[in-house]
Amino acid sequence: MPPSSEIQASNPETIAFIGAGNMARSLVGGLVARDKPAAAIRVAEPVAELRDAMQRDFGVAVFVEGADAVAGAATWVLAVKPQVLRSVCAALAPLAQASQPLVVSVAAGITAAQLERWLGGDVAVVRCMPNTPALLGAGVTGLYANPRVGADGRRRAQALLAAVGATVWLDDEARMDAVTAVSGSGPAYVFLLAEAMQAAAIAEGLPAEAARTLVLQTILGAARMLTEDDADAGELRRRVTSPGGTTQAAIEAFEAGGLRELVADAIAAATLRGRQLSAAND
Ligand SMILES: NC(=O)C1=CN([C@@H]2O[C@H](COP(=O)(O)OP(=O)(O)OC[C@H]3O[C@@H](n4cnc5c(N)ncnc54)[C@H](O)[C@@H]3O)[C@@H](O)[C@H]2O)C=CC1
Ligand SMILES: O=C(O)[C@@H]1CCC=N1
Repeated sequence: MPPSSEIQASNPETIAFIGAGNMARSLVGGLVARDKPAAAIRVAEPVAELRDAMQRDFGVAVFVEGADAVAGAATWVLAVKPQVLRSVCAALAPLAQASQPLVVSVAAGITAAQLERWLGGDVAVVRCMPNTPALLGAGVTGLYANPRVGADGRRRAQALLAAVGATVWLDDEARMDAVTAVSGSGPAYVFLLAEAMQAAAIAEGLPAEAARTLVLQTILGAARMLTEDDADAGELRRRVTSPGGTTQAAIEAFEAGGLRELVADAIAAATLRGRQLSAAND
């Protein structure tokens, strides 16, 4: 890989990722699978195994230091934990001031104003919240642009996240914590449901492998119906539920157990946690 000193002006096509964890892998994997040239992706990661995996799996250039990864990149994707973001930004602030990149953050909770301040002020920031199905091109991302992001910055952020799934732009940044709680964390709720259904299937006497196939294919089929049928979720549920039948018995057990309230409480807790992450890491 070329030393950063050989790389001159920022290339609008080049994207630097800071962090090579779960989310960065999902985004980089999704981009490469959708024909983004690996040569246009540069990744910084302190953990050698993760760095090597990025290089091996996707063919992208990898670096230990963020400053080396961002050299020549017009778009920087901050994909580290909220807890380390402030120090990551502090290290990159002089380069951000010098090269005026578009900064795209995927960190939960951390606001565009915090990022701008940590990067030295006057920086174009798109705060976004993708989710891990991005790896399959089946993600969904909520995005918010600060006032410094122009039409070209929006287009670049849109192109980056649209390569890995659907996008939803928000005008009100305050709603980003709700996006995080619904779709950022959301895949984990479905995985929890899958775990619970598989355990229940095994408890009813089904072999583990059969339980797995039955549950996973049911979730896949239901998700396809939700997205491909014009009927809403309630109507699809009613179509499965024969009066006095098996589904009704199960739905009554869910309702009696307070499933709707539980889901609302869980999403409220995640939304609150997003706000807390902003304050705790300032
Ligand atoms: N995991 C998910 O489903 C989602 C995560 N996010 C957000 O993405 C961000 C990253 O989350 P994950 O990928 O799950 O975490 P992760 O822990 O898997 O990845 C973070 C990576 O950053 C690396 N890192 C730490 N300090 C660094 C530095 N100075 N320079 C470069 N890399 C550094 C770590 O070694 C680690 O590999 C978080 O802010 C999270 O809020 C957003 C949407 C979904
Ligand atoms: O759990 C988290 O904090 C991150 C943000 C959304 C998904 N994972």
